[in-house]
Amino acid sequence: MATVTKLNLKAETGDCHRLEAEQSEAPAEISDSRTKRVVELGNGCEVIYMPRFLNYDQSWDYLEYLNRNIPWNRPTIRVFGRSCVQPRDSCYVASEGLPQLVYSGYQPHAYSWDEFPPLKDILDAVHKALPGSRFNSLLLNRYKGGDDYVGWHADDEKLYGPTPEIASLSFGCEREFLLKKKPDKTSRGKNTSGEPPRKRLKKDAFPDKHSFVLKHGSLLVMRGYTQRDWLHSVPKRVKADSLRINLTFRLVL
Ligand SMILES: O=C(O)CCC(=O)C(=O)O
Ligand SMILES: [Fe+2]
Repeated sequence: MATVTKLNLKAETGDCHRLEAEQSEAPAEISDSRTKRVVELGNGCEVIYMPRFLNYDQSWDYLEYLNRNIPWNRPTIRVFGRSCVQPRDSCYVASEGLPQLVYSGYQPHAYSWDEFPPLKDILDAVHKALPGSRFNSLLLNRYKGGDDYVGWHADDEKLYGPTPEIASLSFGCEREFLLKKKPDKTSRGKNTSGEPPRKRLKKDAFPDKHSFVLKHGSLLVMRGYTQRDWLHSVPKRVKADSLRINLTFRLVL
């Protein structure tokens, strides 16, 4: 891994200093309930959040390495029939021989894992944490500041199959990650019971919105039917004015 100037980068990500204080006070061993939160979204959709997945200092090293060594690109994409510049930098890494990824009318070049050895180490750690997972592709995003964002979307491209597991690692500035339920078009969501709406409310035990503040070194996993039934976004945040890098590992079938 490349030599890093961790301190300089920490200074640049000023808003994230708070995080460092929190972390240094943490006990050496933390119980699973503090390190892992499982959120059932209902209907076979699930999110897992591990705020302290990777070692804090090593995560700064990764941020520095990725910032310097990834061939970042800000492509022109199509959203609702209009061309626009993607509001963040990105890059795509994938194993050889997979079908090509196309999103928002854009087909990114697939770089090889061999070009970025630290990505293989991160991938190994993710595989260990998620038994049975075997990710073979990775979409990287770089948010230079609070104006960079990703709008509401689902990662429901056909090449991931009907129930993709997506493992999302965050480095640097904390950003809010939002989930909202898609409008329900099926009979599942309609009141066909004949019961008055007040009674039905009690049975709707699952909220239709969630928010996570994705911490430096954290891992968030979406699984089951989350991409079919839910949308997610990382909205603009004026105050989050420092660098964040996010990695989403996926399995192309
Ligand atoms: O940056 C994030 O946390 C989310 C990125 C994302 O949703 C995506 O790449 O599809
Ligand atoms: Fe996504």
